[in-house]
Amino acid sequence: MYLPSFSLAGKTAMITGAGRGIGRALAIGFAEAGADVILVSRTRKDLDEVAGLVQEMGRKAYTYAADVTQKQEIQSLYHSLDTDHIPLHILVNNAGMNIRSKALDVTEEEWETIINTNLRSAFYFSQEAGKRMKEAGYGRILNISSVGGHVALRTGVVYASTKAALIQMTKNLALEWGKYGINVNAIGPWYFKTPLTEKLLADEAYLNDILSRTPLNRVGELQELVGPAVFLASDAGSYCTGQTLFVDGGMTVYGF
Ligand SMILES: NC(=O)C1=CN([C@@H]2O[C@H](COP(=O)(O)OP(=O)(O)OC[C@H]3O[C@@H](n4cnc5c(N)ncnc54)[C@H](O)[C@@H]3O)[C@@H](O)[C@H]2O)C=CC1
Ligand SMILES: C[C@H](O)[C@@H]1OC(=O)[C@H](O)[C@@H]1O
Repeated sequence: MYLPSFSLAGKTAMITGAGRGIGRALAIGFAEAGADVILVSRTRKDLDEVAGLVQEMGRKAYTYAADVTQKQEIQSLYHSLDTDHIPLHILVNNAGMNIRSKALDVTEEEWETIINTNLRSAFYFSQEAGKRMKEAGYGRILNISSVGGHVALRTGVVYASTKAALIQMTKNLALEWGKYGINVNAIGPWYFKTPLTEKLLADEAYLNDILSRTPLNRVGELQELVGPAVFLASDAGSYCTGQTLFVDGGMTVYGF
């Protein structure tokens, strides 16, 4: 038989930024695939809403309100998992943000905020997950990068730099942790309608610019991102590591 399992049954997945947008879709989609989920975000109300939906499916949902830029909060979150004997099989580093400044205008505070939210947090979440996954001899880490980590976007150099760094971090952790049975991959989305992008996508001229560079001539639907993520997190993706899968409607191959 050649068709591997795409199921996440028996797995527990931690998703950062799970309160809304892509993280919320991944949390619900992973639960639909059979996983229990550990939901991390800043907003308790958002977390509880997602947890309720997951629990209605008969899956467990653990919620942790935390600021991913605070290393201490990351460490105490993992300590709580250990204390409560909650297993961790899959980590999705999804939390992210952008401040769309031109390079000449970037302030130190903007730099720190974007770097700490998008990159530093992903490293420290991965480091803590790696310790536990190494011990278990199994793990799947998925970093949510962006097409902006591969091609230049007009939405800011700092954000793009964090997304490019996530792609390289994916390769290095895959190299170091493959021997422990830990797969590390990244996904590079083009535009999907979420609170991060909805104002931009509501601008007709901006949307036309996006579509003019997108062979599929449309922005993505969130379930079109969940599918590739479940693939990489499941047995079906078990020989993929160090890779970045661009889920972009063809945008990154658009030359002219
Ligand atoms: N929406 C899109 O078109 C694209 C999004 N991405 C990436 O996907 C990821 C998710 O993006 P969206 O869902 O669109 O964004 P969003 O703004 O809709 O959601 C981001 C989530 O991260 C959480 N978050 C932000 N800062 C946090 C912090 N310091 N501590 C804890 N939680 C924090 C927010 O509370 C929210 O739940 C980001 O890494 C983003 O860069 C990449 C390419 C395209
Ligand atoms: C596609 C990018 O990751 C995304 O688009 C935006 O406008 C956000 O600020 C990000 O750059």
